[in-house]
Amino acid sequence: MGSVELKQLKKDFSGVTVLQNIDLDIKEGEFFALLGPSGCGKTTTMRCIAGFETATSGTIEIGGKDVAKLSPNARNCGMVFQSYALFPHMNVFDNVAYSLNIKELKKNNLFKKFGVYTRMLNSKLVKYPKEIKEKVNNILEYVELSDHAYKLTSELSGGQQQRVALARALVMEPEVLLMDEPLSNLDLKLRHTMRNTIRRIQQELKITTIFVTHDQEEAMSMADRIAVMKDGEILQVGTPTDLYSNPKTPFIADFVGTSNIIPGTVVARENGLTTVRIGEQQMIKSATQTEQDDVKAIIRPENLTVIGEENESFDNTFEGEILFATYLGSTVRYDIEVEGHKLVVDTTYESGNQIRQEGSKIKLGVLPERVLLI
Ligand SMILES: Nc1ncnc2c1ncn2[C@@H]1O[C@H](COP(=O)(O)OP(=O)(O)OP(=O)(O)O)[C@@H](O)[C@H]1O
Repeated sequence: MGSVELKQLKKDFSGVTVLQNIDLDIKEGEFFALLGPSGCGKTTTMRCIAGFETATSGTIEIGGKDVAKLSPNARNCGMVFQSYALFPHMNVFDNVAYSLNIKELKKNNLFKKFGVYTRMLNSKLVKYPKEIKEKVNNILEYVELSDHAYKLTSELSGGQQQRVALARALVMEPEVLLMDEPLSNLDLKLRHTMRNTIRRIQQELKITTIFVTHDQEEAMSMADRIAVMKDGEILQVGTPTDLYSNPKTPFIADFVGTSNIIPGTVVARENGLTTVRIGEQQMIKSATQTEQDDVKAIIRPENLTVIGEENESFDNTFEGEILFATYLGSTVRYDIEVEGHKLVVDTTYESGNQIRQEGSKIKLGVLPERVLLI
């Protein structure tokens, strides 16, 4: 139960293909992120899984069961959106109890008899069944909102409202939790706190979670695995460390973290090293073996080392000029020009260190193992 499998999923809108050949195998209990730029098809993928869109072709299985013909309600997916979509005139408890109530009324065929509205809209007037009360209180504890249960949702902060939305999805005990950019409306600090909250709850409940985001840092810090999407296709699936250290394309190298991407031509292959010409004078050696001649050398900013007088033991050295120096607290980022290429270098900053001047010369080194050729 709880796994999600997409096979050759395709979606057209009025003849325009927005998803093509999507294959995904999301394991039970996994925290899986769909990451990609705006318009690449993340939300459409999610909506196909939830049943709000019908796929043009391909299959979707949840818990090993083909769900193509099932309505969204029958798919047992909980959804959390960027806009919290709460009922502002109801308190937190009532918002979270809402769907449980409907389910119970339907089950007992009480809709007509009592009317939905009197029964479920105000916990001050209504006596909830014990089971519903317990479930709601339990989930409010998980999201740390027990103390706010009887506040109107309009009286809550953004982060608290998003936790109500999360509680409302989780209280239904869904097989799969689908979250579409749930943190986008929060300020930076709150977003960081909410990342941890969501990850903690996901781990405790072990609920299969699919999380849509265009923010690579968010995906990297929360997900077990990430699918990087572009133009309706999946380019690569992997753990955060896989994607960071072995991006398959320059797009991924650039989208997942920051990369220096330097085009060049292979001029020699010897002793396990590939030599690439990247400028008139400048060569770079890489430990990547490749048969291609036109390549892109990918170097992460933290893998470039500033070389002082005493340290000359790099296979690769470059001399350049500092264009900008940006002090970022624990690091200093230098933008450097080397033979017409703009490189970014991250160096750790310890208090008392001198920050190098813009316009000054700098010497850099990088190990061949840290130069990836794509
Ligand atoms: N109902 C629709 N009718 C027509 N085109 C649509 C519809 N829904 C989405 N699209 C198109 O499908 C493409 C993918 O949209 P989708 O919302 O899935 O992207 P996304 O990656 O989630 O983007 P964002 O991060 O901006 O939300 C876009 O080009 C969009 O314009």
